[in-house]
Amino acid sequence: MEKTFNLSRREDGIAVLTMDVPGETMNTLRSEFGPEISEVLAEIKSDSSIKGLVLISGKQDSFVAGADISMLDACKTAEDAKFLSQQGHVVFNELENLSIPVVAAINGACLGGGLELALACHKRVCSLHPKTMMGVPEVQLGLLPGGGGTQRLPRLVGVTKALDMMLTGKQLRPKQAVKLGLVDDAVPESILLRTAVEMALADKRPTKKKKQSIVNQVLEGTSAGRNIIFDQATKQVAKKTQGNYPAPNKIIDCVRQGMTKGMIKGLEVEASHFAELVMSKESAALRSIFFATTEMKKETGAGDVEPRQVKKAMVLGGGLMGGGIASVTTTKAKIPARVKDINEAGLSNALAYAYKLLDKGVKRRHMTPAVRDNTMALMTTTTEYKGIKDADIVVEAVFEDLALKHQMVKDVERECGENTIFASNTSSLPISQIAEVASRPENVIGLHYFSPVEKMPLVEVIAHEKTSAETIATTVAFAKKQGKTPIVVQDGAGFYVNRILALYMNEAAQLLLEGQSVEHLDKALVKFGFPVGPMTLLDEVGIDVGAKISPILENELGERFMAPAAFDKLLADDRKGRKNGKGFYLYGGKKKTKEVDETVYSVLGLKPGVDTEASEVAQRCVVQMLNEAVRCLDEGIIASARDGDIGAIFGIGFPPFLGGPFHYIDTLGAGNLVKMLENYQTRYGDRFEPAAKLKQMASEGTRFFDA
Ligand SMILES: C[C@H](O)CC(=O)SCCNC(=O)CCNC(=O)[C@H](O)C(C)(C)COP(=O)(O)OP(=O)(O)OC[C@H]1O[C@@H](n2cnc3c(N)ncnc32)[C@H](O)[C@@H]1OP(=O)(O)O
Repeated sequence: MEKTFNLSRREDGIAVLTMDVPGETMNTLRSEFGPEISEVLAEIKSDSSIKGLVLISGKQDSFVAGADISMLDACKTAEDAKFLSQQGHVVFNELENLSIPVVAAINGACLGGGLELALACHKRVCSLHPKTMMGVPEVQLGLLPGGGGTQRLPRLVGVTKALDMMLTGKQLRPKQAVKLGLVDDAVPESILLRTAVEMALADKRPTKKKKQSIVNQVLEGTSAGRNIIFDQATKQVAKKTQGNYPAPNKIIDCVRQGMTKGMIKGLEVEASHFAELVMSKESAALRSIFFATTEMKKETGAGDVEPRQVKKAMVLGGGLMGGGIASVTTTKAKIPARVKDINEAGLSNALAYAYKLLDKGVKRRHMTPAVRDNTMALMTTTTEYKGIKDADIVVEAVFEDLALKHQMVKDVERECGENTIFASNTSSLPISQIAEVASRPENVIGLHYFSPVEKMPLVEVIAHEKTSAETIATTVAFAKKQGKTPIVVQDGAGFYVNRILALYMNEAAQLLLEGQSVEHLDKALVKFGFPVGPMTLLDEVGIDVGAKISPILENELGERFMAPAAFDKLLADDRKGRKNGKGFYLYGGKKKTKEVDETVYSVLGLKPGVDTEASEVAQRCVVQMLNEAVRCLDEGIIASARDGDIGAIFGIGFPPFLGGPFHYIDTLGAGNLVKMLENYQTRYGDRFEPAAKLKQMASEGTRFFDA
């Protein structure tokens, strides 16, 4: 079998150990490498001519991407998982205890177990390659660093910074890693190996710990001080995870036990907690998201049709969405974008939006002002259709007015090229209606972003029946360059995400009208696992936007989408939400915490205070979303349950630890969900009528995914 590790000896006595997993684009750590690694370490120990060791990757631009996640998925029992962690401990301890200096030379992704491998080396040097990132993202998989990271990281960079890295899964760029003391140096890739060899020859071990502030020395140097750190971290975790994610508290416990009872005890605790987490349903759900998004990275959205290259884009409308779309086009995709608006205000908004994003990079010192300014130059503005003949794609992001969008379709067909794609950012109008005036309907498509555009990873690519496969593939590729995760959905009012969201929001509105308070509703859904509650979301999206979409959905999809009439009183009272400072919450106040605008109850003629059990409140809203998601799959609006899960998680923050609506239905059981819906249908009306496909699955006892 081809070897993964190759040891080569140099004249100067330094041996270079190259890791290169055969047939893989990325190096990952697998249990099967154990015997090979032990053999190599034995050879090194027995060869007195070897004065030092450099560990390097044979991959072009990645070091080690962590333990092989599919290997973790294959664990059948906690014992299986514990063995993996303990095996890693043995190998890394052996590496760390070599009598010769060991230096890791890092180029590209060095994540999870990959960083833990590097931490077991005596020194680390990384390249300045843009793909060189170091971090322990295990927490994003519902796991913890199980290769000694919970013990070595705090001892290298300090407890506070180690906890920050492990609890957020953040990835550090080279200069940040040097500053933190995670690596000893960061050098151009061309001299990475040479620098590592020189480090090994110099052999001034161990790495000097970075000087800590007096406060940190006291906090970290005493058990009382460390307990303050652990208690604060535990409080922050509780607030952020609402108790829905077990990994963070186990990470804190590993560090706490390791720092008080020593590394050996710490590693024991780490292996046990790691094993429990690998077998947890939360980690299984989060790993399924990793596999889904990795699989989607390779899909064109239109089979094997090759996308056309987008060398220039145009954005119509420089407002909140248009500004965001133009900004991710220039700052992420690095594609020139020409923004057209009817007035200078819109244009300056788009420019300011991009500048703000770029300047954050300059302030965080991972971008130079020159790079910021060169990137800004990619965005040009105009109030007329000038300089766009060569635009490969035009994205319109103006308000939801069909006549205006029709006019833009005609303008673009007149002013641009034959193959120029007209992509509409509409959030509700069927694309077929927008395309009905097009002389080249095959070039018309929906490209629906979510606000804030630079933060929300999802875009819906909406094909109407005449959209060409090439248009789909080109639009999907364009969105990926913007750093988006696109799902291709079929044309229909509200497409997928807004459609399932609308019923969830309507149910929240019903609950409000039944006397639940605004804050109780929001707290209930945040506790369930959503990033924000429905009333906060309505304020953010805009109450007026919601009111505009509901009748379209009701008209096209049926009366279950009818929004509660009382909500018209909000618009009559000019309550649009955050955008005009009047909604369910007060805005512009001095207080940091948001306060409910109590006058909203009198506008709606309500007396709040019913506040039933939070889980019941959440369940009523969530089952509406689940039921409609099943209808969308049944009608072919989404191509698969996988896309439905990713769409809901990346589009509206459906709780990732539940794996998405379809994974969650499998967890609940279709039969149980039907019973819940039928119970609500009896109590609250036909809007809870279970979807036909759901009833069929309940009777057949089937699931969306293999168990
Ligand atoms: C004991 C330890 O503490 C436990 C762990 O280490 S758990 C794992 C921790 N590591 C991670 O979470 C990193 C996961 N990987 C990533 O985030 C990204 O792959 C990356 C940032 C490394 C690279 O991203 P990108 O350049 O877009 O490449 P991407 O398409 O994602 O990956 C390329 C290939 O590597 C695979 N891969 C990457 N990381 C992997 C991992 N940890 N396990 C298994 N496969 C992995 C991908 O599945 C993909 O496979 P393919 O060749 O069949 O398509």
